[in-house]
Amino acid sequence: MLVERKSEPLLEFRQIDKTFHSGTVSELKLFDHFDLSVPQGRFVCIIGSNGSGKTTLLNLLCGGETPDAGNIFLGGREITREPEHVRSRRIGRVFQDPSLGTCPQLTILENLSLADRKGKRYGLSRGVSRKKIDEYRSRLELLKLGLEDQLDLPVANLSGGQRQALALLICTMTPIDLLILDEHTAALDPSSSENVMELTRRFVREKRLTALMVTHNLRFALAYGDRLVMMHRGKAVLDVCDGEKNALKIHDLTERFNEISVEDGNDV
Ligand SMILES: Nc1ncnc2c1ncn2[C@@H]1O[C@H](COP(=O)(O)OP(=O)(O)OP(=O)(O)O)[C@@H](O)[C@H]1O
Repeated sequence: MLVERKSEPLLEFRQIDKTFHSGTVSELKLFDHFDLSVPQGRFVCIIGSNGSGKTTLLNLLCGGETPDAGNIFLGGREITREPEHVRSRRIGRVFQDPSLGTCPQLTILENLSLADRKGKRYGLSRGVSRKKIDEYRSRLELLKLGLEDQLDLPVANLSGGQRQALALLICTMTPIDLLILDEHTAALDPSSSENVMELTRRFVREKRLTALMVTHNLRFALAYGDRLVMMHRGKAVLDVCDGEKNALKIHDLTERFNEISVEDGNDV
């Protein structure tokens, strides 16, 4: 197990068990006493073959799935059985599908205003003040996509890349403890992917966020973040950070994938 520098983790999976289709012929024991600890401020990239448990890990964290045993802590507080909508106040998630994370029928302004009110009580006055509009414009300017001049445009009219950039902005608008990037560039073309990844890096750095990014893009996994975890069959089979991560090449990762595949009895 990797020894981290700081002692107090922001996020901790402790002894997690998760079995699907329990007691049937298709029973799958995915996590068996799984541990993962992430200190504050880390940007962790998670890679792994299909079915290795990456999405389930995120779902356990966000509340879409509940572990059979074990505990999940965020910022020192146990969240294992906390409802999804409560966790969403502290956890921002950008999904693979650009149509999730924003409301397509609403305008850019309405989406921003809704996000701004996350976790707050709605008052009688729902109008957006001039001051707020100016604030949203300057936030949108950060994206460098010209969206600051299109506040009244329905989000459905934006490209996938523009929507992912907006989703990223929306996720990080209110204070969060953790940012989850769930293959958030997978549906984008190469140039939009690069833009969204650069934005991601900037937001994580400037807001000093702790982030978990699941990706199948090995180049992004090496170029971004300061820790890399490779999953296989519900286990972290590689867990490196800082210098050790920086020294890795794509070839090292593909070789590790091949070794795993051979261990599993599959020819590559
Ligand atoms: N709700 C569920 N019910 C039954 N089985 C599930 C459920 N969710 C996930 N699984 C199974 O758990 C295993 C891990 O799935 P998961 O989606 O976490 O993998 P992944 O690493 O995210 O894969 P991919 O890279 O394809 O997205 C798979 O075999 C999947 O079929």
